[in-house]
Amino acid sequence: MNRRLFIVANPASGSRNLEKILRELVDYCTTKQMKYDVFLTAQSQNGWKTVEDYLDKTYTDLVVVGGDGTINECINGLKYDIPVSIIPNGTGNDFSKTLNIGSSLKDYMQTMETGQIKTIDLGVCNERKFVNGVGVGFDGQIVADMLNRKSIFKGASKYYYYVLRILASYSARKYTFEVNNKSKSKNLILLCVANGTTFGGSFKLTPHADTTDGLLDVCEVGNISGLGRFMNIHRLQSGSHHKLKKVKLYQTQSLRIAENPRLEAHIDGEYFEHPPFEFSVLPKALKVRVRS
Ligand SMILES: Nc1ncnc2c1ncn2[C@@H]1O[C@H](COP(=O)(O)OP(=O)(O)OP(=O)(O)O)[C@@H](O)[C@H]1O
Repeated sequence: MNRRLFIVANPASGSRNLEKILRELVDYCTTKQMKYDVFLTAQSQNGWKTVEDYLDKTYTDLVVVGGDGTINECINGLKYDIPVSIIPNGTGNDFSKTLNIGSSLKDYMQTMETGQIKTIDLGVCNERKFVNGVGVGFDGQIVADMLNRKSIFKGASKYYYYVLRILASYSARKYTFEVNNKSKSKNLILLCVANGTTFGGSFKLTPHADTTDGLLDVCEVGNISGLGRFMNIHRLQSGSHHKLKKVKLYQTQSLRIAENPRLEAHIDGEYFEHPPFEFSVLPKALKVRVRS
């Protein structure tokens, strides 16, 4: 079958040279006799509209060059059941850590061309789909702060700067929620609902998440002291934080968080305002190309 790729690239994501990546990508497509069209995103929500308005039945593949936010926008605009290939070029690239797509541009392009198709679940929060996850509380606050405050740092160090800024001082907040037919009310630092394993570039908040199990993984972090947070942050990076008494990991098909304007949130790393949030899962809803 003749391939025709719909390539969406975000010039604002990540720090690598997009022009160079696109040059290599179009050379690769030409050599492999795959047709392509390249669309550059222009601003917020533009990836979503671009895919929704211009991707028609003549395309066989969607290729996203960017970070998790760009992937999120593109899959929300996708109306056809075609495979998606990821060329990670974001800051954290968390979702691609869950997929087996290789670790270099050459690997990603080979996966795009010859990779097998894997069908994965998608999460849904208030009718917006997500590939990796939604963070409510501490990590939502980080994304909100990154939007609203200036920093001299760039890329990953910018994210860590904002984490360290409020790590000790962020106060636990009240979460009223319903999960697995139980109503709960708890003081937490964060609650993360995930399809993927990793957040913020290297924090394995939901280390056991599996994108094909038809379930969402939840991580609750209770009120750990400021010092305790510094002493245990390495556990989030190794995914061993479940050993802490104040941390709970579990799975669910749905979850509802009641209104609370004091809780900030992100969806796939993009700012997502405050609860109320209603979560569900769409099993086997997206085709992605992974290494054969
Ligand atoms: N031309 C553009 N100028 C400014 N912002 C853009 C442009 N195109 C897209 N955006 C915005 O970029 C954001 C998505 O960035 P993305 O998440 O892909 O990169 P990142 O934040 O560097 O990576 P990651 O989420 O993996 O850490 C979205 O908010 C989107 O609306």
